[in-house]
Amino acid sequence: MAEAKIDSLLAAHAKVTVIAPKARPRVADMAAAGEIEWLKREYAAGDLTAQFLVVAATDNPVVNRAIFKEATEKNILCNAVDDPPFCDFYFPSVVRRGDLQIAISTAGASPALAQRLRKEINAQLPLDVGDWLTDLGNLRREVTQIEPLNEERKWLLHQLAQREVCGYESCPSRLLAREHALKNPLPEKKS
Ligand SMILES: C[C@@]1(CC(=O)O)c2cc3[nH]c(cc4nc(cc5[nH]c(cc(n2)[C@H]1CCC(=O)O)[C@@](C)(CC(=O)O)[C@@H]5CCC(=O)O)C(CC(=O)O)=C4CCC(=O)O)c(CCC(=O)O)c3CC(=O)O
Ligand SMILES: NC(=O)C1=CN([C@@H]2O[C@H](COP(=O)(O)OP(=O)(O)OC[C@H]3O[C@@H](n4cnc5c(N)ncnc54)[C@H](O)[C@@H]3O)[C@@H](O)[C@H]2O)C=CC1
Repeated sequence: MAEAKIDSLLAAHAKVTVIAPKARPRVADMAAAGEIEWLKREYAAGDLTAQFLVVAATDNPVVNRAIFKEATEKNILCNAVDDPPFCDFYFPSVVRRGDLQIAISTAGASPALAQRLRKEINAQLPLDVGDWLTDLGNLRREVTQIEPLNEERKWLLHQLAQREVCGYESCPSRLLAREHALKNPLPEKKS
């Protein structure tokens, strides 16, 4: 269980510290490789200090609730696994393509449904949508640098979000952006 939570946290670029006397081989390997820190001991009151977020995932619900209590006192967000009343937030099911993330939550009503919808969306979403988003993001940065902030620019960005973008100079989306910039010059900067 904790293993899956570690994967989710690492996917979000978190710096992860595990406190547990024993760990599964994969978790021990991640610690040996320096991907996470592992303090090989039981949780002790006072362990939660500068953390932003805590997952209480021991196999002892009493310990998990004690962790939740300390986290609450210290204003640290906590998720006690399999104990929804002792969660400040729930882990969602996530579909990822590069910078695109689609998170599905049923607010605890049916994790199985969240998982099924993730699989359905994953099967429908093109594999290269993350690469396309990277190109679109680069083009948007170019547009926001050369176009004044107005309704026309907003229209253009909506148009570009519906088109394929490529790196070539002759790419229709790039040509559209350039044509638009010529018609909407930035106001002269006063020196
Ligand atoms: C409240 C929440 C707290 C939290 O963990 O944050 C929670 C709680 C509980 N889960 C339970 C069971 C299952 N959980 C899964 C799977 C996932 N559970 C996840 C999240 C959440 N689970 C949060 C709500 C999220 C939401 O509702 O949207 C996902 C989405 C994300 C993740 O875990 O990272 C991940 C799918 C990842 C993916 O594949 O995409 C499966 C499916 C399976 O394993 O095959 C089952 C069996 C089927 C079923 O029960 O539906 C039980 C009963 C335990 C028991 O019976 O003892 C409880 C406790 C209770 O409900 O009381
Ligand atoms: N919803 C789901 O689909 C699932 C839920 N679970 C639940 O998640 C919890 C954990 O399950 P697993 O990760 O499979 O068990 P696990 O046995 O792999 O992990 C439990 C960990 O807790 C540590 N631990 C025990 N007491 C501790 C303490 N006082 N301080 C610090 N660490 C302590 C152990 O050393 C071990 O590393 C259980 O409550 C289980 O019911 C587990 C699997 C699936």
